[in-house]
Amino acid sequence: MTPRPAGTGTDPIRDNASGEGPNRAAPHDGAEFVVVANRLPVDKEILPDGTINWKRSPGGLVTALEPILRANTGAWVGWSGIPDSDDNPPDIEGIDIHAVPLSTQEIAEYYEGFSNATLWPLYHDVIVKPEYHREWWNTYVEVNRRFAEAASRAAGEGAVVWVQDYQLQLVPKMLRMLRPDVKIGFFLHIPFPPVELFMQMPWRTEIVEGLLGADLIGFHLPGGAQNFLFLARRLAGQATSKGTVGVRSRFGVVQVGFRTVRVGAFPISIDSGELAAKAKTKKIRDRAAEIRRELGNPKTIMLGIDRLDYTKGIDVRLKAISELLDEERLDASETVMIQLATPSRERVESYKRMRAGIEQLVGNINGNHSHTVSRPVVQYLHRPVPRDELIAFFVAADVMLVTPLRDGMNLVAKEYVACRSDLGGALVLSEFTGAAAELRSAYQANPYDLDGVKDAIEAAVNQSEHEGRRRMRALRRQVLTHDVDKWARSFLGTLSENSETELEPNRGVHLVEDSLDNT
Ligand SMILES: O=P(O)(O)OC[C@H]1O[C@H](O[C@H]2O[C@H](CO)[C@@H](O)[C@H](O)[C@H]2O)[C@H](O)[C@@H](O)[C@@H]1O
Ligand SMILES: Cc1cn([C@@H]2O[C@H](COP(=O)(O)OP(=O)(O)O)[C@@H](O)[C@H]2O)c(=O)[nH]c1=O
Repeated sequence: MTPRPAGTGTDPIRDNASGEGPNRAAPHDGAEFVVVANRLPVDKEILPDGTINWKRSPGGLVTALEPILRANTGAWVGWSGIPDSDDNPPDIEGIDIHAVPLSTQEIAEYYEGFSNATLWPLYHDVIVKPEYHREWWNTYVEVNRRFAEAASRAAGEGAVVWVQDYQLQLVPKMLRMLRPDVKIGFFLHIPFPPVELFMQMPWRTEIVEGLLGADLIGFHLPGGAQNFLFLARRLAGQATSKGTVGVRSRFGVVQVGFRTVRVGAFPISIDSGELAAKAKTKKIRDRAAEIRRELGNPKTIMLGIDRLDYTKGIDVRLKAISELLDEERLDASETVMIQLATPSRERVESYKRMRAGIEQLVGNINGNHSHTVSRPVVQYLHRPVPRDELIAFFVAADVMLVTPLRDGMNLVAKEYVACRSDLGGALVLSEFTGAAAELRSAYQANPYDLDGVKDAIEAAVNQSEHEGRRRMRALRRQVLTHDVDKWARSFLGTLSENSETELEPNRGVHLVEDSLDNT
């Protein structure tokens, strides 16, 4: 592997992303397939004797990509999650690990600041007000540059590089400037906002141009892809296709100089087969039965599993339950609600405020409705829960509550369905999750309409066995046939195909430029 020099003397943010790029160097050794993500797929663990152990993290992305990484001399570029650390985590079998260290200040400005207090709320319908600070933006640019340089060093000649998510939107263009020989994919895991909201962003053109450095830009839903196409036309002045984008089909096209960038919808999923098999094991089923006993054998167990994030609508479901109990449409003596909430982004102000609000709601419900101190109506845990324990909760729950105000996909909804091979249980699902587009047989509700959410919960609690089995069968058909492997293959398959315009200029795709009547 021949590391490239850090800078090129040009500004990859301001220069055009045409890919004719500055200097083309000698052939590169290195990986054939590189994943670039904010986080590395390993977690640091300090053992009781003080020694350090790096564990492979259990996330869906690494599970989906591991076989492809192994088969292709793979590398993963990311941050270890630890501030000011020059730790170099060991390679995972078959995958080269390239750590990008972040200082405490960079974490505050790039991760907590620009990624999670600017982009995250802006892309999630401004549920809280995004903060725009020039110093956060400058650090975001600087950290994206370091990720691009690390990816450039990791990638072999002609490699495929797949950049993940909103923390790294400038990397495609920066990497193209450094390495015009590589094929670049980008996938956004969160919603891409409506044009009217995106236009708030002071650095909106830089972000659109950053993304246009990729050969293929993927979103969960066609709507996100269409929002992006409009902005590519309006902000970057590029000619784009104007027809509707399909799911894994009918890709949009942006013409960037001589390059063709494709834009598509690729809804992510989970390793459904593996999860379904695990949920059927005796160990998990015994634990699920034990959970019900520990809760005093209530008639109805309701469950919420989320990162503690204001987008997840944990307050929505708690308010709905509180009113249903007040109105005696739910009986506190036979209902238990379990809310598992993993700590997340705890130093960001909006997360601190939201946590206080939720804990107050839990306290109010328990104060007003619990009959005994040993049996609170809401059981709330603020800590990460081990994977096997989560699966047992899915198997035990009669009603799963997924009520985000906005969510890119929501894998928890799909995991619940995958775990219910008994065809038991019911899923209450917000219309504003990516998952709602696929899980049509859930009890769907608008999270801003509290009465609608209450009706959906009541219907799910009281569904007949026949109705429950009918709905769960339909949900499972979707989740089991559209797994994370299909997601990765459809994205990477599209990336590796020649684009339509390369095969035959603009084959059937009418490109339009921005004009005053563009709506
Ligand atoms: O890394 P963190 O700041 O701790 O946050 C965890 C991840 O949260 C986000 O997840 C999103 O991706 C999921 C899979 O595509 C999707 O189902 C969900 O709707 C999204 O919110 C984030 O996008 C990741 O980058 C974070 O690592
Ligand atoms: C609470 C909790 C969750 N998990 C796992 O994390 C992911 C969450 O994915 P989702 O798309 O629903 O949302 P975000 O990415 O957080 O925005 C899912 O696979 C959960 O099973 C976990 O492993 N442990 C936990 O405590």
